[in-house]
Amino acid sequence: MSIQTDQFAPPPRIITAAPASKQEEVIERALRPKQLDEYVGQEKIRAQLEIFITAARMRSEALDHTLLFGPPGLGKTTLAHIIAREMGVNLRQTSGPVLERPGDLAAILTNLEANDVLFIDEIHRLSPVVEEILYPALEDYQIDIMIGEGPAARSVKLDLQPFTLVGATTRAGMLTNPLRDRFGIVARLEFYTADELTKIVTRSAALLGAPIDIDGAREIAKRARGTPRIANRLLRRVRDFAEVKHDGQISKEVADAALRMLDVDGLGFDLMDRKLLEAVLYKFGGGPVGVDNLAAAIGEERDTIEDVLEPFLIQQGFLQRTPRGRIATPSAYQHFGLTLPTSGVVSEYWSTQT
Ligand SMILES: Nc1ncnc2c1ncn2[C@@H]1O[C@H](COP(=O)(O)OP(=O)(O)OP(=O)(O)O)[C@@H](O)[C@H]1O
Ligand SMILES: [Mg+2]
Repeated sequence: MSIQTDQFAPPPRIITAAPASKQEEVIERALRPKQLDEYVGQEKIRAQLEIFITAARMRSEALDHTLLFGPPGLGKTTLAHIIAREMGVNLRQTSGPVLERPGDLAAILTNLEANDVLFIDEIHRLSPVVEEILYPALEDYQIDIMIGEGPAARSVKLDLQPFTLVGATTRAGMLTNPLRDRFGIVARLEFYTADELTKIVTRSAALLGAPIDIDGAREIAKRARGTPRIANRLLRRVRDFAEVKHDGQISKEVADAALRMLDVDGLGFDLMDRKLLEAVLYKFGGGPVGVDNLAAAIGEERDTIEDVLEPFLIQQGFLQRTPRGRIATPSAYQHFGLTLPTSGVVSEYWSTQT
């Protein structure tokens, strides 16, 4: 294997959960668990799905329509594939922005076999005309399509095979109410614990043939922003480092040295996380600051802040959303070695919270 040293230069954002490239997608597929019992964590969702899937199979029915939502990289696509596999049916995959015209969706729907899974990624980005077609399909396994044009045009009802829609989104809030109401199963994916990510890293390392000990795996896990995609990505970079700079064995020390080089700190924050927190703390005096001001200050898209950066910082207790805007928590002050102000909005806010 030839390894170039410039592989060690951090990509713009190693910690981003969004898939980086086609090449990475191929690797991800290889690491993707295929069965429910290989899927680590998300205990509640797994337990529920196990029951619902078993029941549907016993009745030879399609599983209820299922909505999976949560930040990028937590395993929505993986879970959709697992659902189809456990149901013993085909999976047809598409995404909201790809379905431009009603006909695009109609073509897919009419080709589904009984109880198949239709997986629509980024379902919050479906166009309204396409969504319109979906309602009767979900409810009655029927679609209305228009045949002909002008005065001769007429609408024809087509029967569909029963099927399961699995929708995935990073933003459940952006779904229209009628669409959301048509999902019988709604699963919100949570960030993973360090223990769960340690299991995932250990499993992935075995699949990649990379020697790792438990402390090495834990070090990577702790710094992966609660996200399996990031854990797997960090593992691959650490493996490169271990092979070139050491004997290939990934220990705690090797992992730590590699992650430092990649600018991932002990909490898993990378440059963008720190930039965001620093902006709140230094430029906006701890907040409250609106998301648009924050986006302008750090040169990021508002969507990236809301979908990718903030959820983890909020979950970790470094940032809080208030009606007046984002506000830094005492933990954020502590992490940057600052003392909480004794007067002003931030101080008042936190004194009423404890
Ligand atoms: N529960 C899990 N156990 C083990 N590995 C997981 C788990 N969840 C996700 N992964 C790993 O993380 C990678 C990313 O997961 P996946 O592509 O399913 O995320 P996603 O939620 O669909 O992200 P996006 O919102 O960007 O589409 C997968 O390749 C898989 O290897
Ligand atoms: Mg996905």
